[in-house]
Amino acid sequence: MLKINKLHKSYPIGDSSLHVLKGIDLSVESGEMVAIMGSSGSGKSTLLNIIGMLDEADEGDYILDNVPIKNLTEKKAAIYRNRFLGFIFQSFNLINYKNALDNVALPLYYQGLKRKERIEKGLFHLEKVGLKAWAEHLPSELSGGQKQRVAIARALAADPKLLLADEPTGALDTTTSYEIMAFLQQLNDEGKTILIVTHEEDIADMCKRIVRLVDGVIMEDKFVEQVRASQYV
Ligand SMILES: Nc1ncnc2c1ncn2[C@@H]1O[C@H](COP(=O)(O)OP(=O)(O)OP(=O)(O)O)[C@@H](O)[C@H]1O
Repeated sequence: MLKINKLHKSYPIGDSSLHVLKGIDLSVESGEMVAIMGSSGSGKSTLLNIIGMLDEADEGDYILDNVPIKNLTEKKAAIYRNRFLGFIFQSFNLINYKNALDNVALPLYYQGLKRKERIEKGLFHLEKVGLKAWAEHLPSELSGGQKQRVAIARALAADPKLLLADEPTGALDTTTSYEIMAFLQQLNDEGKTILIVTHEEDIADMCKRIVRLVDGVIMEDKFVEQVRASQYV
């Protein structure tokens, strides 16, 4: 699914620079569910943003679905990102003035689907996250867990091969976090490849593999026995 080789990333800070990723090697196979852990500032989001083609590495190779990313033009990269990747964020990133259905259907607009198809697909994915009855509600009328479910439905709408989640449970209480993790595990059981950045050990234990970053270097990369979130909800 993806292969990263000797990846480096620095940010300019005044006259000097901050070396954030220091030679990352990482391979992820189709069907995996991987937690990326590490303390604040260790480079987790930077790595996820590069994997998500939202940012570029300074050095190293990144191959996604057999395509070397650094050779893509900006236009091709955008098309590839929309077709291949789904994103879930800690703060949901829903559009506040659009209802749940329109939020979910929006990525389909950029894929060129007609309104009827967008609505059908949007409702299908809202049903998948258990929120079809909430289609016409605005984000402000939904709980945190419901907002994250809408965000997951939106991420799934374009049928991405890889789902990238940056602290998806960071803004949720424990029970709601486990509900969201149970849902992500179900998606993974159905074959979706998922990468989750998290601070929380209990959330990482619900993945199949844990990659631990320390100061921009992978210090640990292990497969674990996956704790099923459904037993807590
Ligand atoms: N655009 C940027 N410009 C300058 N420095 C940045 C930028 N983005 C991140 N950094 C710095 O790079 C380092 C790594 O940031 P990153 O967000 O990847 O860490 P993280 O492990 O995800 O942390 P957290 O858990 O707090 O989100 C931090 O010191 C951060 O301040």
